[in-house]
Amino acid sequence: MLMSRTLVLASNNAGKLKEFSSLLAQIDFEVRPQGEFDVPEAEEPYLTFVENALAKARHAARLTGLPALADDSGVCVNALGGAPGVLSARYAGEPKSDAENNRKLVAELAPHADKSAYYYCVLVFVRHADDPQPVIADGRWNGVIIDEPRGAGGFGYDPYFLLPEQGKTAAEFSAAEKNAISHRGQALRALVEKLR
Ligand SMILES: O=c1nc[nH]c2c1ncn2[C@H]1C[C@H](O)[C@@H](COP(=O)(O)OP(=O)(O)OP(=O)(O)O)O1
Ligand SMILES: [Mg+2]
Repeated sequence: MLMSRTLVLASNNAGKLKEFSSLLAQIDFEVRPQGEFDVPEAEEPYLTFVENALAKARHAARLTGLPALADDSGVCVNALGGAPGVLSARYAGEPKSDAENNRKLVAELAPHADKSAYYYCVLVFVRHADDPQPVIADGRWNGVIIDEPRGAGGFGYDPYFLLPEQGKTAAEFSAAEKNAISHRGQALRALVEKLR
């Protein structure tokens, strides 16, 4: 089957869209965010990243008639049993707020000595809404949560996510540095390999 060469990016998150715009320069699709097609946010009711990402990709593909790529991601904190995990975007409730989420994360973690955490990202690509063979890739990035923010780059939990080896938070990396090692960068490179 001849595929359309336009791909809809099934996300409304400006931070993700920015990272994808440079990461996706290497693939052979014209990439357009779902906002351009007035696709409203999909429900994300599931317990796993992969189910939520699949739901988002299908939703965008169904409403646009185009192949779609979705990202479901979050921060998983070991001392909190993996929380906030799939609930990362809504950790402090609705409406979603990075500032409130970060405040809650620091407060929940205060009594714990183990500050280790990781970012996790699942990407799902569907050729069409009913694609029986979605292409799935993931990535993981280990760090520790700190209680004072550092840096102005990135988005979400980045100012509180410290990479001990580099001695910087994710918000202190340049966009290119972050993409080179992040959960999202890893997942996208793996996905591109699978699409070849
Ligand atoms: O590299 C990252 N740097 C900082 N924070 C991050 C990162 N990657 C995921 N995160 C956080 C942001 C949000 O709290 C949650 C994603 O939630 P998630 O549902 O996948 O995305 P979302 O609702 O913001 O946008 P959308 O669903 O339209 O893609 O994890
Ligand atoms: Mg979401």
